[in-house]
Amino acid sequence: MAASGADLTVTFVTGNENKLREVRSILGGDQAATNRVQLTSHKLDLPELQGDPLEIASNKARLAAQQLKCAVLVEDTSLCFNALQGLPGPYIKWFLEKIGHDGLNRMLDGFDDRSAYAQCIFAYCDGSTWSGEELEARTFVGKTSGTIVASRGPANFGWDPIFLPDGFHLTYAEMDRDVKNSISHRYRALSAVREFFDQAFPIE
Ligand SMILES: O=c1nc[nH]c2c1ncn2[C@H]1C[C@H](O)[C@@H](COP(=O)(O)OP(=O)(O)OP(=O)(O)O)O1
Ligand SMILES: [Mg+2]
Repeated sequence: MAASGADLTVTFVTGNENKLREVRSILGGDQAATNRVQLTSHKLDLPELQGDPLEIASNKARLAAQQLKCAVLVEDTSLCFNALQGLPGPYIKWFLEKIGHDGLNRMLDGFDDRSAYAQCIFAYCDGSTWSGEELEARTFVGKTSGTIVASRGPANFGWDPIFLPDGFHLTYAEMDRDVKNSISHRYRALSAVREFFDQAFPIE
């Protein structure tokens, strides 16, 4: 483990500025108060192997840890349509780029069920002493259920305008950032990350 000194620096590796902003805001300034982890960030668009979302996130973490040779946190986000047995899932980025919000809505037009869930999987991997062996990655899952609707609100972050979380009248894009950050898939996964950090790297 890299936690020999007073603090442990964990590098959040992502190519997505919006994710970084939300992670910083959710973990907030009081993160140091519950554990010794100091979060820093590194911008890198990692290759993502196809497969099960847990495997995609774990592999992303292993790759980042090997490349940067430090303790890393990565995350992979899926948007899963229940009518399509969870697809587009981890491939949502490419669907969004090619067919946009309207196209994603039209994919569900032949179905009665427009329900969906957003899933965020963080993966932690320590590459600080890596010398070629297979690295272990720990994963943390967060899910928020909702419905796919016609685009509403500012198109600042991905599919936020078409995701209406259950129990709300506003899409992720329409609601205050603080509200999204208190119910989101990312918030839920980060709660589990924080619990792990509290246990593994407690304040002495
Ligand atoms: O809360 C969110 N609200 C709306 N859209 C979101 C959210 N979170 C991720 N997204 C988008 C970004 C990307 O189009 C896809 C996930 O793909 P994903 O590979 O996880 O993200 P990415 O490639 O942008 O960044 P990274 O460098 O961390 O892999 O869904
Ligand atoms: Mg990605």
